[in-house]
Amino acid sequence: MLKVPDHQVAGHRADRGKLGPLVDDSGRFYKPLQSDQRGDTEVAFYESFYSNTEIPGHIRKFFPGFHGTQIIEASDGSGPQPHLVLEDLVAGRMNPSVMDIKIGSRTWYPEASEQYIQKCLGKDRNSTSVSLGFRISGLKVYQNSEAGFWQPEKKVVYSFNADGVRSALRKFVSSNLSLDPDADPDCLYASTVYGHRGGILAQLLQLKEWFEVQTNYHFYSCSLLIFYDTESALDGLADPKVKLVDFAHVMDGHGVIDHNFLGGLCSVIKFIRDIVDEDNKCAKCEVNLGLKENGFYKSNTEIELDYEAS
Ligand SMILES: O=P(O)(O)O[C@@H]1[C@@H](OP(=O)(O)O)[C@H](OP(=O)(O)O)[C@H](O)[C@H](OP(=O)(O)O)[C@H]1OP(=O)(O)O
Ligand SMILES: Nc1ncnc2c1ncn2[C@@H]1O[C@H](COP(=O)(O)OP(=O)(O)O)[C@@H](O)[C@H]1O
Repeated sequence: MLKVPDHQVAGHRADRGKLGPLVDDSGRFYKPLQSDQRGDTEVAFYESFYSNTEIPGHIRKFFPGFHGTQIIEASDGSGPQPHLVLEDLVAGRMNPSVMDIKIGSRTWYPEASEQYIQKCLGKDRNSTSVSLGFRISGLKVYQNSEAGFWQPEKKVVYSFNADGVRSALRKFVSSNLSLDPDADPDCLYASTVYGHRGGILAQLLQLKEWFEVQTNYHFYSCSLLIFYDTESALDGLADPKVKLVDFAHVMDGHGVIDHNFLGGLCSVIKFIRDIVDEDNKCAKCEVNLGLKENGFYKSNTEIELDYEAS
């Protein structure tokens, strides 16, 4: 049974009779092949990528699995249409927190039409793409069963400046947004999600190593999708992941580093590293104050016993 994805945070959506992706319950994500060469470019990228024996296994895991194309009933009622059949990256996750970060200070590719370049340039200048080398395209952050998700409106996300981006990246790993979304984010999950061994920061650094050497592809207008299981975050089972999505504008790299993507990626890494460093500093203070031991908060009784013993 095909349905509109529950956790899509950006891009074209299949609701209200529009054309957009669909998912099934076997873990597949069906993205309609877009017009103007975009669909063909994306299929060509997946075919090239998965047949390229030079791509190391630890890099393949950053990309959705690809199962070819299939003609299925389109979401807009236009009848059977070709779709890319991809791995549904968030399948099996109950209430994931998800963020889409479009990488690159430039989202247009050199061969694009003047009209398309102007459209992209406008969006790049009016967002943080030009100033930071990336922009947040959409996000949702799970809070709890009562409050559900905190998901700012599209126009709010598009208006983020550097401070807005910093704050959104902190909110993405916070648990206190349902009380007051404007309150100082508590960054409760920063260490498990961003800083933990194998967490978001470590995965981004692994991806960066590949972008420092790969010259096969230039990824224009491509996004990092980062997500984790909020409900399991306090048990250390957040299973945070970094993936890449949207290859409708991937071009041949002609033996040249993709500096547009690499620069944006480094910039995202810097923002996240700052949050991790700040969190580590706070954790050290808590240990020094005797509030934490082995990474866990002590109970009030333990703190009282420590106090009596001192
Ligand atoms: O149609 P729009 O103006 O919403 O633009 C789409 C973008 O939406 P946004 O910039 O968020 O408003 C959309 O951006 P997001 O994925 O939402 O970040 C894509 O850039 C899309 O282009 P393509 O499908 O990758 O070729 C863009 O689609 P095209 O304009 O290229 O069809
Ligand atoms: N393979 C996937 N699995 C799960 N969600 C996905 C997948 N690919 C994309 N998405 C979701 O759809 C959104 C838009 O995807 P994208 O490929 O950028 O579409 P568009 O070309 O319409 O912009 C992403 O932000 C993400 O939330």
